[in-house]
Amino acid sequence: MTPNSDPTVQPVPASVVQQVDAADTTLHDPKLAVLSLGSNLGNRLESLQSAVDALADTPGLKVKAVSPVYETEPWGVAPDSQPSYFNAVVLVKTTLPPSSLLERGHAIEEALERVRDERWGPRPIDVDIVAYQGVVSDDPKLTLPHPRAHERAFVLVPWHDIDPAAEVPGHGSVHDLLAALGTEGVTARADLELSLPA
Ligand SMILES: Nc1ncnc2c1ncn2[C@@H]1O[C@H](COP(=O)(O)OP(=O)(O)OP(=O)(O)O)[C@@H](O)[C@H]1O
Ligand SMILES: Nc1nc2c(c(=O)[nH]1)N=C(CO)CN2
Repeated sequence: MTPNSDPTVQPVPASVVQQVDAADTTLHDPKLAVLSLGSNLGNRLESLQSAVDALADTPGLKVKAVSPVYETEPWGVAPDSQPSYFNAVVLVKTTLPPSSLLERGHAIEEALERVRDERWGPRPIDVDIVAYQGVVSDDPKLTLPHPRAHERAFVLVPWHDIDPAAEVPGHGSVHDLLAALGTEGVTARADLELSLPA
């Protein structure tokens, strides 16, 4: 059949072709994202592992590396007002756009019964998007890189372990940020380990 010989077949508008092509590129061009996991309620190690497993179960996402586990003093709240956290950082390759990755993070938090009430309050699991490739955005719904990641040793220490050459877009290398910030309040829990699902 010659092109357009069937009168019921309408040409696809150029704008639609462009959108489909753009989506297709995303599918073939996974992006590197960095996620921070934190827990200071309940079984903290189990919660972190459940979050890693749920991420690994996400279509369009592959977990590339999981950091060691750190026990960390609660940041941003009065000393001794909350239990200590377990923190870890996960590197993923994903075809999900940033907004879908955030939604997935929220779904994981909800599945692990996180109640959102107090700012920086205790939680069984917190999933933050630390960075998404080199994307910079000041959208309050999803600020990239995470607006406080560069000042949080509990993020930078485990991130540096799994990607020593990492950069926080707009803030410099994780290595230099850590050298300036120090690692006080961040203690390796070498007795604990998160497994990277096969
Ligand atoms: N990079 C990001 N990662 C996760 N959430 C973000 C990010 N940027 C903006 N947000 C928004 O922040 C809102 C509050 O997030 P959340 O409850 O995890 O904050 P928090 O963990 O208490 O504090 P913090 O953001 O300082 O870690 C989310 O609903 C989300 O829309
Ligand atoms: N040590 C530590 N402190 C925090 C953490 C966290 O994951 N670890 N998360 C917070 C809100 O995201 C606030 N304070």
